[in-house]
Formats: sequence, structure tokens, C-alpha cells
Amino acid sequence: MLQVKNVTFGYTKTKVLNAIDFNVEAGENIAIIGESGSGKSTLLKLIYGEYDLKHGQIYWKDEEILGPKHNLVIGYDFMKYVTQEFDLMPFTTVEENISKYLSRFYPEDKQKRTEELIKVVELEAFAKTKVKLLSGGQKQRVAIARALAKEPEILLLDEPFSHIDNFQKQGLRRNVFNYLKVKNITCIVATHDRNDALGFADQIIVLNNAEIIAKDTPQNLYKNPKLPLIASFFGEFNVIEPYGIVYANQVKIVPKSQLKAIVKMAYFNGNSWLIEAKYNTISIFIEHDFELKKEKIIYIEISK
Ligand SMILES: Nc1ncnc2c1ncn2[C@@H]1O[C@H](COP(=O)(O)OP(=O)(O)OP(=O)(O)O)[C@@H](O)[C@H]1O
Repeated sequence: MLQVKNVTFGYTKTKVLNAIDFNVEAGENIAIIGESGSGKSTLLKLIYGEYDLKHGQIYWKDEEILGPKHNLVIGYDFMKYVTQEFDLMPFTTVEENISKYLSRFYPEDKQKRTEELIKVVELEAFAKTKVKLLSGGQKQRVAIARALAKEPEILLLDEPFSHIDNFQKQGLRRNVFNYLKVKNITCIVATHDRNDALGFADQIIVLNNAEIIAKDTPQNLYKNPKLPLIASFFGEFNVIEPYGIVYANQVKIVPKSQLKAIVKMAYFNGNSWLIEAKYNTISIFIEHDFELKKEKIIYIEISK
């Protein structure tokens, strides 16, 4: 189990993280979400042992994670961290980057393992390509494969699919997260992308103002977002009194009701339209099957 115990940390006098406390079971997938600058990357760095802690402790099983004051080389063999910068060797091939840390005493195993990982990140066509010639998204995939090469017990991922186009992202995400589950690798992923968390995270941790303001399953957080900040992670939402936070897909247009609104804009959204309407004095957003004309009077119902 990973234990983060009452950790308070700041780069300067300002606290970036305050009294952070949570546990992660072996094999669990935890997503960390929060606004830009809320401390997600900092938390990953602390778990990795990149900084010394003055307040609080972090343990993996019985071992305390210690910073540079105690370790000549930062990090531990059982943990890998894929940063937003990737840290690859640009002048060697994809294959060589991934296999670099695998034992050269078992060349067949090394080759097999490298091929397996290249498949997980779908880079078969680039195995022999030098990393400096790859796109940002391809580099990101090499970094993930390299982190997995020695089967760490914990994997820390910072915005792992941010450079990858939507076309490839869905499949890649499933490959990587399913691989981690099969191998029982604990994963902590800092992300802005709801799709990294919704279908894969066992728990989501929400950071705000240096503190954990929620920790729950994706289903519970989605169904009952306590704050607009949490709802905003999942999609378009409104705050409509007396109902509170209402997702755009929970507002229905009906033939007649007590709640009247006027259409202001319609945005095409793929399999639906997002209708912006004026309700009392506020703008609200409604997910609807069809486009509606501006200034049309509509009646709405809220189904939470
Ligand atoms: N090395 C550093 N020195 C000083 N301040 C830092 C350093 N790294 C981060 N910070 C500050 O700490 C705060 C948290 O940064 P952090 O990168 O952890 O946020 P984040 O939630 O990961 O952001 P993002 O989503 O944009 O990646 C920010 O105010 C940032 O400016």
C-alpha cells in the first residue's frame, strides 16, 4: 500500500500542498484532478522522492520514500515516473530507449519484452526509428513503454496522453490501463482529461487550494459533484437554484412546464446540440437532440 501521511509542502513559503493524506492499495488506479497549478505534478514528484519532506511522510509498503538528502540518485527501483518532459535519449531508437534498462544477460527475454511493450503503446512501425525524429505524441508513448519495461510496482503518470491525437488516444489509453491492471501495477495519474479517469480510475482525488477536497469513485463524484469545480471536470453544467449543480444533459426541453427559457445560441456537439438559453437572469446550457432557432421560447424540466 502507498501511504501519503499528512504531507504539507511548498517550494517557497506558500503552501502548494497542505495536509495531504490518502492511501492507495496495490494495483489500484488513482486519478488526481484539479485546476492548473493546483499541485498535481508536485504531489507526483513528492511521491517519487524528488524533494525532501519537512512535514509528513510517504511510504510504499514498509519503506519510507525519501528525497535527495537521503538518496544520491533520486527515485526507487519499484517506482517509475513519466513526466511531462519525457526524458528520452534522442539519438537512439525507440527499441533501444525501451530496452535500455533491461538486463543484457537475457537477450531473448529483453527482445520479447521490448516487443511486447512496443505493441502496448502501438509503435510497431517506429521500433527502429531514432527518437529525435518522432512527434511529441510518439515520444510520449516511448516514455510510457520505457517506464513499464522493468515492471515497476508503482507507475506515476503526468498527463500521459496529452500529446496524442484523439484518433489514437482511446485505444492507447485502454491498452495501457488494462496492461497495468493485468500486471497489478499501482498507477497514479495526474490529468485534465476526464476520459483518463472515468472508465479507468478506481478513485479520483480532487485537489483545490492546496487540499484534497474530494476522494471518491468516478461514479459517485459524477453523480454527486459537491462543487462546480468537480462538475466542470465531467462536462458542461449549470448552477440552477433550487436544484444546485445540474449537468447540461439533465436539463430536458419539454412541451410545457413552469420553467421558461429563451434560446440564445446552438452549438453542434456531434451526437447532440448544446443549446445556450437565458433562464431568468442566467445563461444555462442544455444538451438537446436538435438545433433550435435563436429567440425561440422553450420550457425545461430538470431530471437529476
Ligand atoms: N520547481 C518549482 N519551483 C517553484 N514553484 C513551483 C515549482 N514547480 C511548481 N511550482 C508552483 O507550484 C504550484 C503547483 O504546480 P504544479 O506543477 O504541481 O501544478 P499542476 O496542478 O500539476 O499544474 P498543471 O495542471 O498546469 O500541470 C504552481 O503554483 C507552480 O507555479
